[in-house]
Amino acid sequence: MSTTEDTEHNTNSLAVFHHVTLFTPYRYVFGVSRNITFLRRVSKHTLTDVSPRMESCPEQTPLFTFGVIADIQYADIDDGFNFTRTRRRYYRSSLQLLKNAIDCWRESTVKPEFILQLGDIIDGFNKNHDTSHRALDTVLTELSSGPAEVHHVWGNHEFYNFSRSELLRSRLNSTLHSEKSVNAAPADGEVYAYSFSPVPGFTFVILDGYDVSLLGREESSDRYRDSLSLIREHNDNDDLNCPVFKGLEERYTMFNGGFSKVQLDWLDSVLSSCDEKQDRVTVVCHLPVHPDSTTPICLAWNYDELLAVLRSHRCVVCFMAGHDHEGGYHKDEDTGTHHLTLEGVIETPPDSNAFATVSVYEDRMELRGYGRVRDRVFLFPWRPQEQHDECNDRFTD
Ligand SMILES: Nc1ncnc2c1ncn2[C@@H]1O[C@H](COP(=O)(O)OP(=O)(O)O)[C@@H](O)[C@H]1O
Repeated sequence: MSTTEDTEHNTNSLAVFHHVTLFTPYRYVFGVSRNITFLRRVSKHTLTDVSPRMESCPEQTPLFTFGVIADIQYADIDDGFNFTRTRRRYYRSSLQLLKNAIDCWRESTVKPEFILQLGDIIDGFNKNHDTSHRALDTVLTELSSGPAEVHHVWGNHEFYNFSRSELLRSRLNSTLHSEKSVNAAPADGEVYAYSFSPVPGFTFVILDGYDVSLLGREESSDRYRDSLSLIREHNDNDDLNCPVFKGLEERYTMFNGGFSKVQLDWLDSVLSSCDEKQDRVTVVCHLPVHPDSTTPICLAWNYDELLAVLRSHRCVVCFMAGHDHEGGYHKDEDTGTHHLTLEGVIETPPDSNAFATVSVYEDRMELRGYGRVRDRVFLFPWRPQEQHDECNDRFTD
């Protein structure tokens, strides 16, 4: 990046700016406005100090905010490790980290409209200890003390603890408990997918990444049989939790799954209607679907089919997932859609945190990360009919 004043570059972005501190008496403000990126020199003394990680339009009031947290995997057991013993898992202290998140959301000036819980709320070890219900109660009691309703996503650990029919009847089925009106996917395959609109102009879609899977499907069912033949085409190990180490083929393990045609068609129709309404859509799932937002071992089986649906609708601004505890991010170069994989609570040391608050504006979402989750700005992909907001105007020469 050049450091001359008002250097211009073309971009497709709408409005964001960053402060770049160099070893000079000046601070450089890097701005993007009306598709032009520029760099402006400002005296360090004329700027009020801002967080080094969250810098755009701090005085603007968001339209709404929401909280997000992933892979809590609570169990009342001692610390352990992931399968390859490369990362520590803090089963017991994950509850305290959840409490930290709830406290933060409760005390925030702008109360979140809702919380997204991205799946794996309790760990599969609870099943071995016969503590699944107790652990779930503990975590849900904590969540219910928060300031907003929770939208639950299902991950592989939900199926280690409960059957699909139990889950459908449980408090983890947010379609039964949401105060907001939800549009549920067709129930013929017992798919857990729905959309809701917390604020006019914005839609959130919760997807079922284990719709096609060996987890949560009766061995006698067609869905199980089809899932087994699919995974067997790609994975010849006796233990289907063990991947074949061939690039993206690694995703064909038993702890992953995918999306049925019924679910893909339903998503396509929801997104078509959002295109018409010019809604901004955030799609949410336990499993990541962009290969550059995660490691291959965590990708959804038919991530490519899901990506094709997302890419065919201009309304999609963001995709959020958990599952990969190390987290990840990628902006789809074809569409500008942001693919976020949130760092998991379970692999976060007790003296840190792993959650985020997202503030939504007309032209962007700002994710404020806590602990090992970093701040990010998700500009909405450019649309010709956009009106420029105050934030843009302040950066127009
Ligand atoms: N490379 C592997 N080989 C064999 N089994 C594995 C492998 N990785 C994970 N597993 C098993 O798959 C299951 C899910 O793995 P886990 O790491 O608990 O998932 P998550 O990342 O969702 O917490 C566990 O039973 C684990 O032992």
